Amino acid sequence: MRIVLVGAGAMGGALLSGWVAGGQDPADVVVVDSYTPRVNELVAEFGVRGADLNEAAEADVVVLAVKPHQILGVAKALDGALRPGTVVVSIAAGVPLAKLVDALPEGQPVFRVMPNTPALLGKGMSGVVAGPGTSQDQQLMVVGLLDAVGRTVVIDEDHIDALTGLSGSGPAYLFYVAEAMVEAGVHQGLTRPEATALVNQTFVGAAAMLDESGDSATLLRERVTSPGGTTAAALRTLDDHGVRAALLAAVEACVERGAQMASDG
Ligand SMILES: NC(=O)C1=CN([C@@H]2O[C@H](COP(=O)(O)OP(=O)(O)OC[C@H]3O[C@@H](n4cnc5c(N)ncnc54)[C@H](O)[C@@H]3O)[C@@H](O)[C@H]2O)C=CC1
Ligand SMILES: O=C(O)[C@@H]1CCC=N1
Repeated sequence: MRIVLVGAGAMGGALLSGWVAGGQDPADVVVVDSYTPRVNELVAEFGVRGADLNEAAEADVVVLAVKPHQILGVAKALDGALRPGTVVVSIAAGVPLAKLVDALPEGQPVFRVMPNTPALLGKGMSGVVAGPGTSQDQQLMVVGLLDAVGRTVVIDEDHIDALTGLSGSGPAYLFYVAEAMVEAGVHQGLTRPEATALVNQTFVGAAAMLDESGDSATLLRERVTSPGGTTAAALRTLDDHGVRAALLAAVEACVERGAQMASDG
């Protein structure tokens, strides 16, 4: 597949890395980024090519991975560079399909996608929303692009902010918890490397159990919680500090921010 990636920052770079590790030929990937040192870095690391938006004419798919407030400007700048069948994918949070459709040449196939950074390691979770008039083959191509770096669900645009609240932004919540646990270990007298090793492997083990056991998070949590034991004392304290309520509120805030970004200029 010939891919033009516009914007190769944290998320664009993670996708690129995941694609190449997953077998995508780097010679068929063009990176367009206004920060030239970043392009040079990716050219050297992966063997992709650096170019400008005119390369979009050669692409099967153009992935727009710039910041949300930049994306409509970039979409407009693609006018004249796109072939009618070139599929455009936006990964911008809070930018509705209707605005992308308006900014792109009439009839250009467009998809709205919400990936996450574990795509870097082929363990991403992405949501795909199909734009108006797109074909089943085009959707299969976009899903294939995201399946190459993890797992993919096709959803309605109404649910993309909710998906962002769980999987798009979700890695940050887990890193936040990991940071806090490392800090707690240091408070208990462990060295930072010791605490980090314990926390990292606990996340890896717990994630594998969630993924592979087929059991719910509730059951897995109950199995760690011996009656009257240490875990029960810890969980009681999490409840006393409102951690569950804080997570509900955090996801709500994420969803509200997505909706607010959608209605901004
Ligand atoms: N970081 C994340 O975990 C996720 C980010 N996203 C979306 O991905 C997009 C990018 O986010 P990040 O990678 O975090 O931002 P970033 O700031 O790390 O990357 C943006 C990149 O775009 C480049 N850029 C800016 N203007 C440009 C232009 N006119 N032409 C070409 N390149 C240009 C910048 O030099 C930079 O490398 C956003 O729209 C965000 O909503 C979506 C899912 C997850
Ligand atoms: O924080 C953000 O806006 C982007 C979208 C999802 C993850 N990062």
